[in-house]
Amino acid sequence: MTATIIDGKTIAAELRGKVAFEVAQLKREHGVTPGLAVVLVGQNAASEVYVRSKSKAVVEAGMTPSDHKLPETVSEAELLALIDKLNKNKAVSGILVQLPLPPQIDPQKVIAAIDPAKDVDGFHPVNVGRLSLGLPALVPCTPSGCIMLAKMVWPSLAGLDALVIGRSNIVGKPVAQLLLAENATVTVAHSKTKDLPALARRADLLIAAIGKAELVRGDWVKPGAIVIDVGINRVAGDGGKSRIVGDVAFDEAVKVAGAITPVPGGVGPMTIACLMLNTLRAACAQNGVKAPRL
Ligand SMILES: Nc1nc2c(c(=O)[nH]1)N[C@@H](CN(C=O)c1ccc(C(=O)N[C@@H](CCC(=O)O)C(=O)O)cc1)CN2
Repeated sequence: MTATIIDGKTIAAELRGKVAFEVAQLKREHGVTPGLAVVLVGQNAASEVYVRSKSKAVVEAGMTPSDHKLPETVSEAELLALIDKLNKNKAVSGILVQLPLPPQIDPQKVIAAIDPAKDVDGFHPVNVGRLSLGLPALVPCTPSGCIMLAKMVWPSLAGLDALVIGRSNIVGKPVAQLLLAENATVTVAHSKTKDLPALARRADLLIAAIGKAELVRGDWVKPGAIVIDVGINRVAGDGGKSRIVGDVAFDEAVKVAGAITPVPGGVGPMTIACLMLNTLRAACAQNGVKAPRL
């Protein structure tokens, strides 16, 4: 038996279409156009690709883009001054600072400077705290995407044994909070976890977000489990070219799992679709409009 492949590209395109529909309605009925400010510092090649995709998605959703490219050498004070300006700009509903940042800049200081109501990445301590308290919050995009994809194949996650491999602030910790909110039984594993393969074999839902190419092997996967692969690892391919693989050995796991996300084309596209959704939600909240349930 081979697993159902969860097509994140198609699911993300559908979500972006729904967001665009709601943006048009928001404009028509309330005269509000959501705006997203995307800030890129330096010339990290992958970040440049992601930022371009985000700006394209903003335009396609009918929102107003505002792109800010700062040199690699920009000071922390200059970046904080830009954020202050964007916080005060009423046309800007959401602010996103692309990570990673160069070493002279403290990312936590930058994230904390963003108005929590405009923090469409959901990284601000206020949003992190609200998520962990089970209160309405702007929720990080990749974790939201993981939950949406899992629920596509298994609509109720209640009671499932879920294993999250990785404890990053961007994915591991928030996805664990979201799984708790879905009433899953959650284990968070990391580099110091003992006998990870044995833990993985117990998981009905396995979310791999550790950034290690093909760490999770086929014989770690419980037969029929849902496997969500967040990893994006560039490895050497044929003919001197590189290729992208996930944190899961897909060719092995697909023979055992019940459902699995591919890399590329799984969780990655959901990150940008959920960013559009967060920007719409932020614009609604800032204008006293009830946000649509999408
Ligand atoms: N401020 C933020 N910075 C970063 C985030 C984030 O959510 N907020 N996440 C990642 C990068 N990221 C978005 O910014 C991102 C990563 C991957 C994809 C994606 O669609 N990946 C494709 C493959 C792309 C490729 O070929 O390289 C896929 O998986 O199909 C979108 C967004 C770090 N920084």
